[in-house]
Amino acid sequence: MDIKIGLLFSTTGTMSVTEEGQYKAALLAINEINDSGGIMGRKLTPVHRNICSDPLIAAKETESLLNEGINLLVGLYTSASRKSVLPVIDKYDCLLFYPTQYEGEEQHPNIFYCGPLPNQLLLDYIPWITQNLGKTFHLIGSDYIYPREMNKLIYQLTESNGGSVVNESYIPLGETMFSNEIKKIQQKRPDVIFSTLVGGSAVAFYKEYYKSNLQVPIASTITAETEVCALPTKYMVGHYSCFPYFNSIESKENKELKQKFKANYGTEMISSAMENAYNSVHLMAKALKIANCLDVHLIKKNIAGLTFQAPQGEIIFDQYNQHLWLHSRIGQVKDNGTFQIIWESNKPLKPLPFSVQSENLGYLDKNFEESLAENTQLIHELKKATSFFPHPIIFFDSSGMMLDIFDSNLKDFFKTEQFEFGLLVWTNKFLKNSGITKAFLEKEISFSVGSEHENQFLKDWITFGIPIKNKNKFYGVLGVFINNMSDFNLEFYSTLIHALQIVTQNCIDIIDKTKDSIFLYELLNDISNHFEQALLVKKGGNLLFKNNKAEQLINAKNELILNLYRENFDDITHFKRQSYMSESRKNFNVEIIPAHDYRYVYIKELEQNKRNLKKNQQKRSLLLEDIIGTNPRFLDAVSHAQTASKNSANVLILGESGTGKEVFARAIHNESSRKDKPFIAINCAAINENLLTSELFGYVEGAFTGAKKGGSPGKFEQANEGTLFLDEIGDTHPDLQATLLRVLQEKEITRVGGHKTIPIDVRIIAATNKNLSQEIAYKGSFRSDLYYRLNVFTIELIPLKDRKDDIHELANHFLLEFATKESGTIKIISNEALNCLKKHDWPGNIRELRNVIERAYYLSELEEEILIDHLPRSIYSSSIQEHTTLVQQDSIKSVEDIKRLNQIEEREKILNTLIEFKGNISKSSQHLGVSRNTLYKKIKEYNLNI
Ligand SMILES: Nc1ncnc2c1ncn2[C@@H]1O[C@H](COP(=O)(O)OP(=O)(O)OP(=O)(O)O)[C@@H](O)[C@H]1O
Repeated sequence: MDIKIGLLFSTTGTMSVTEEGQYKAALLAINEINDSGGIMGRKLTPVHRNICSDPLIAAKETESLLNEGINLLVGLYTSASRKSVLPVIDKYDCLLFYPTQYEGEEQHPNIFYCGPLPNQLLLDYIPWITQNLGKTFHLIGSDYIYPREMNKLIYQLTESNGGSVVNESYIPLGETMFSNEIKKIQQKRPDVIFSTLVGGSAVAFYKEYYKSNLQVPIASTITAETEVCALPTKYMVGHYSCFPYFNSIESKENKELKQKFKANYGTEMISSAMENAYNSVHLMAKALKIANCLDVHLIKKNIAGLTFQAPQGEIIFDQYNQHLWLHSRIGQVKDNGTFQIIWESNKPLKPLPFSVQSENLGYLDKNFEESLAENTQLIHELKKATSFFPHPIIFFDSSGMMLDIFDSNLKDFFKTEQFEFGLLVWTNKFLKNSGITKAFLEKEISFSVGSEHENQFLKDWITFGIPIKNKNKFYGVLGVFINNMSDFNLEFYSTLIHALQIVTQNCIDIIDKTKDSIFLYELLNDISNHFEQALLVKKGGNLLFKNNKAEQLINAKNELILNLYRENFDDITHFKRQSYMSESRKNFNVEIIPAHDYRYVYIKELEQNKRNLKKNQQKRSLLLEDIIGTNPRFLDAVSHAQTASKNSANVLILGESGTGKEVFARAIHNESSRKDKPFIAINCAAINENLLTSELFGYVEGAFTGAKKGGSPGKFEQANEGTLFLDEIGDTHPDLQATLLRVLQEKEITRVGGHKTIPIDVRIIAATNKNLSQEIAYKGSFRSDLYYRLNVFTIELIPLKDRKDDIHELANHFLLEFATKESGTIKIISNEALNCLKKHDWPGNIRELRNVIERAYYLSELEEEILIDHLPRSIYSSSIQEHTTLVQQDSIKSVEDIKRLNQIEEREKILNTLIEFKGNISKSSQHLGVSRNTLYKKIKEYNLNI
């Protein structure tokens, strides 16, 4: 059985000039569909009704078609006929494809609007006219809804484009006498006439206008090829129109259409309204095809998003508003009666069926999803914050589009009233005179009670509109619906609404703050990505920010940055130093800059080859930034040292042997204002007491047997204006302590055997591996007054076993040092070897580690990697299976036994070393990884005769 399609077009009366062409185009489309096999294997049969350019006949004829069971309709031209048909459509479940441009403000769920809307015709056209034809407009239109609604938007657009309307006339439909209108135009002298005259009136106007000899251009959104054809072309030449389609379009689809049209009807003259009708039939057929049935609801479901490659270009049904995305073009009538296209949009434009205020025109190109995405966070905050509120709330965006309903029951309820998401509902009838509409207009809290609403449905409701805004931005309106007329107490509700407004304000603040912080984050990202350095921002151990370079290093598993990434730098003050990472064979500068609670960690890769490394290292004196380690406790010490270097106060460095006390002392000196003066170091434990006194204070000629002629200056004099490093101060005799205290107080010395006092200006940095406070408290072996003199700054260096995280970097540093010294390869350390190093306890601390690495560097000869085999047995074995130790422990009776065994082992080791180095204390201590002092002590302890 055929599928019957009702066609509603006037073939008589004033509108037939336009509608006859539409009818022919619709028939052509039906033929095309049938020629290609029909729909679901069925042919489409057109059933035409002439509606005689009369709205009442249109309604009658529509009803007669519906009574015949034809519920798929295409047609109608004037808005008057469409409106008269609406009650019929409401009564019957049918679909109308309306192929005509119209004024908008409508969205019947059963009508699919296929012609252009005012926004698609005017938003580009009016600015173009003001720029190219002139700024003063004379509006003339047929007296019905469409011209009147179009003119409203033309007023807004001319004004916002610096133009004005000098006259506005409405002519009764079908009128053909225009002499009075011509006179008005002659008087007003506009730059342009804008015509929305339709049918026979339009044709008559052009004719009379031509005869008047007026030279003002006419612009129209109605006059098309059909009207041009109805007169000799000379009457129309040079005037303008705007449509989605002109006959002169060069597309393949248009060429085919023109050919077929000529073959069927003997003419190629196709207008935009005709193309709309042609497209309407094709779109309907496509929807039928997808639904694969004739069920109106299923067909309707498939229309949103439907596309069609039309003669004007691709067109698309909007997802939400049943109108088409259409192209826009401006054409000028040529001598041959066609339009020359002088501007085109090049893409389909979104249909906006509901009028918006000019201030909201900026939002016109936003669709539902875009707006929803933009407002999601605000909606989320508002939903959370208003959950206490017992009445339904609706969120409208700044353009009046309904985005969300905070009460799910209400959703279904409003749906029945054509109250859909994505619609600009505040302007439509549903909300007319509601609190919401008032809030949009006045941007103030507004309300409407019961009968104030125009909509019958809201007569039992109170509606409040709360503008969502701050001083910079208007986000939209919260619509509140209260269905409690009988109990309405304005005072009570005003308080409630006021509370809601405060809540709304808080939500905007939250959003603004979040946006600000996102903005700042992005800004920081943009700026910091121009840096050469990687940047981490940390607070309380948490990483707050990392730039792209830092991200790259983290992804490349760069060990340095991974350490910096993990550590907490809260206690670190300003800090700067170099690190060498052997895996990447790269050198980095690390700088930590504190700012309030934040720590900015900058990591810069240094482009250096090993040769200039050597040069640099030789040239530069040791600074705090050169000291290796990123362990937070260690960095704490660096940071203290940095503070100490800024003044001349005495410093006491505490730490086990080999932890780097002298290194720190030198670096503090080199960073201080005394850096160009001498740094003198003396080990107080290495020299006997008498000798130490003359070493420190010097002696005069003849002071003792063997004293040099002319005497000799002591370390204090040598260090004058510089720094004196007193290592192992804890081992000094109480008499010497007393002398030192005096010197520190009086700032003068007397050489041994002399009388003359010599003023000195020396900064003292003392160091010890003893716990001085215990020495003072329990043994009385150290003077507390001297302790407090020395202890202005205390820097405590932790043993290496407590900063094993630094072992890798230290090992790399030493490998680089030896490679530089030998101008050899920079070696890397294998994971296995590193694990061994990390398991060892390092009684000799960094000195021991340096020795182990030095040994490994040379043992590994030409190999590029330090392997486990290159490590000393003592270290290698300490890492193999604790299991071994456990087995041994079984055979050992007591702790004393263990100690004894260890001592025997140690004695043996020292003895062998001394033999190997022929009693050379420096070389043996280096080899053993202990200081010369410690070695002296051990030799004494184990009674080794050398
Ligand atoms: N943080 C460090 N970075 C690089 N090398 C270091 C560091 N700390 C110590 N060293 C190296 O370790 C060795 C021992 O350092 P230093 O002599 O300063 O230790 P110390 O605590 O003064 O020892 P002792 O108390 O036995 O005199 C030196 O070779 C030094 O260069």
